Order: sequence, then C-alpha cells, then structure tokens
Amino acid sequence: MILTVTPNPSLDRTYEVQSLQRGEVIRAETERMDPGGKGVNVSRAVAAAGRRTVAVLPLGGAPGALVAELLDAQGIEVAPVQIAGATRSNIALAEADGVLTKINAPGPELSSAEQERLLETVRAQSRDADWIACCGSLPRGLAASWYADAVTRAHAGGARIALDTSGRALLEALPARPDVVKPNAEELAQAVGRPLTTVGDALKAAEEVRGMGARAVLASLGADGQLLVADTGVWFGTARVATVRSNVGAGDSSLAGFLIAGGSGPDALASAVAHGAAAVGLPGSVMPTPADLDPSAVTVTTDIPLDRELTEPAS
Ligand SMILES: Nc1ncnc2c1ncn2[C@@H]1O[C@H](COP(=O)(O)OP(=O)(O)OP(=O)(O)O)[C@@H](O)[C@H]1O
Ligand SMILES: O=P(O)(O)OC[C@@]1(O)O[C@H](CO)[C@@H](O)[C@@H]1O
Repeated sequence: MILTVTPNPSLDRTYEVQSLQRGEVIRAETERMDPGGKGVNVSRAVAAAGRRTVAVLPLGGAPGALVAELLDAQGIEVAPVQIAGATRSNIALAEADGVLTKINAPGPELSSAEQERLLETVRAQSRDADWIACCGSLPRGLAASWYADAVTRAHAGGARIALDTSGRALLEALPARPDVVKPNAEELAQAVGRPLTTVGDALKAAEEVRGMGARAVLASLGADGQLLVADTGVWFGTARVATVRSNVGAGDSSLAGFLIAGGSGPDALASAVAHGAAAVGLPGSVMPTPADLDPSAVTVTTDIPLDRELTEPAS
C-alpha cells in the first residue's frame, strides 16, 4: 500500500485562457476543479493504476468538503483530519501557448491539537504501508522540521519514505535519510544554493543532496526529463510528448509512477518518465491511467548528456 501525506492540500481550480493581460478582465474558455496538493495527486495516480493507496490530509471548511467529495467520486480512500480552518484553493491559469501561471494560497493555520492529530493519523495508517509519500508545502503552524519528524517516525515503523517538498522543509528532512526525494530543477537549485543550467549541473546538485542525507534523488527536469541518482547507479530518462496541455501535477504523477514500479532502479525511472509525459498531455491535474501511458516513447540511459542545456535553467 502507498500512503500519502499532504499537510497542505488544495482545491485546484484551472482556467484555460487565450492569454493573460495584467489589469484586464480575462474570460476563461474552460474551468475545472480537481482535488489537489502533491500527495493527493500521488494517491490519485496510484489509484488510477489500480493500486491501493490511502491519502492522509487535513480538511476544513467548504473547500475541504468539496475536496473530500471529489476524492470520494474518484474512489480514493482518505484518512481525513478535520480542522477548524478552511482548506486553500489554488489557481492555475493555462494559456493557449502552453504557458501556465499558478497562484498557490498559504493555506490554513493548524493548531497544535490538529498537528498532533495529523501525526497520529499518519502513524495509525502507516502500519501496512510499503511507501509513505510526504508531499508539498507545510501549512502555517507546522515547524520546518515536521517532515524530518515524520520521516524518523515512519522509518521506525518500517516503511520507506518518498519526500517531495522544498526550501527549509526539505533541507531539515534530509538528515533523517528519506529513501527518495523528488525535487524539480528549481527546488534542486534552491537546495544547493546555486543555479543549474545543464543536465551535468543537475547531476552534481543531486549528488550533493544525497550527501546531505537523501538515499536517492529523482530529479524532475520538466521538458528535459528526469535523473535518478542512487547508490546503485545514475540514469537519465526522457519521453517524447505530442502535446503539452498542463504540467500541474506532472511531478506528482512521476513520483507515483516511480513508487508503483518499486521505487528504485531504471525500470522505476522509466515508469516515472512515462507517467510524467502522460500527465502533461492531460488537462488540469488529471492523473493518467495505464491506457494513457506510452512506454515506447520512453528512453532511459546511463549515458548522461552532461553538457545538455536545460530548456528552463533553474535558479
Ligand atoms: N513540457 C514538458 N514536456 C515533456 N515532458 C514534460 C514537460 N513538463 C513535464 N514533463 C514530464 O513530467 C515530469 C515532471 O515535470 P516537472 O519537472 O515540471 O515536475 P514538477 O515541477 O514537480 O511538477 P508539479 O509540482 O506540478 O507536480 C518531467 O520530468 C517530465 O518527465
Ligand atoms: O503549494 P505546494 O504544496 O507546494 O503545491 C501545491 C500544488 O501546486 O501542488 C500540486 C501540483 O504538484 C497541485 O495540486 C497543488 O495546487
């Protein structure tokens, strides 16, 4: 079973617009709502693959009730922690040329009693978890060391931990030795404190993050693919993508693909890349089903193109 923990979930609202003009009223062509937050998306992708998953998340207010309803409609098993504050709503504005602008709200503040209930729910649910994916930003009230504590407790219970967060929450969790971390290029650049312009830069940064405690690093490099850096080897994966519709949740879909395929080695990387590529072809944060995957479009190699410039250099 893959347990996911999303301390700061969201109601994701995506609007497809022709283009953005600051200061203007922009009429959207389509709108959609998805239950969101990184761990929630991992659970949605794992469930779409027909595998068992439970999503632990605090929920509150009308947006929280809607997130619960949407997850229920998708058949996702949820272990909710009811909170007094309202779950946030995050906005994605998808322009016709493929550029996506995202506005992420800070989310509610969790009281100390709510924080305790969240940890207790994770503990109770983690008994039969093979993997625990701890994902996303921390809401106000949770200390930057929260993921570090969660990793330590989960390891004590025997589960493996995948961590997808950024900034201080990531840096403070690394010494607790998560089994895999999944930074994107920007998060990787932030973690090592320098810009990344080539695949080689990303590889060096990932090795440094392993030096800080991560057992393996699955670095997602947007359109440039993914790097898996582990003690068993280094692999680079890419996939052909016909149309990019929305990259919201592509990283989460990738992490789900990685965990579904065992969570280590080149086959897991191939699954991660196939899931990321399929996710970008779908609207909003719709997670791919096995029918959306095209394994024949995926290439995984140990021949790392160190000098290849990143399409979007990260700083
Ligand atoms: N423009 C693109 N073209 C092709 N593949 C893409 C593109 N964007 C993303 N992907 C695929 O999806 C994976 C994850 O994307 P990305 O690195 O943007 O994740 P992320 O920033 O963590 O996303 P999110 O936080 O929205 O889940 C990439 O490594 C790649 O395999
Ligand atoms: O603010 P965070 O927690 O860093 O990210 C939240 C979020 O952007 O991540 C998901 C995409 O990965 C979305 O469903 C959600 O809106």
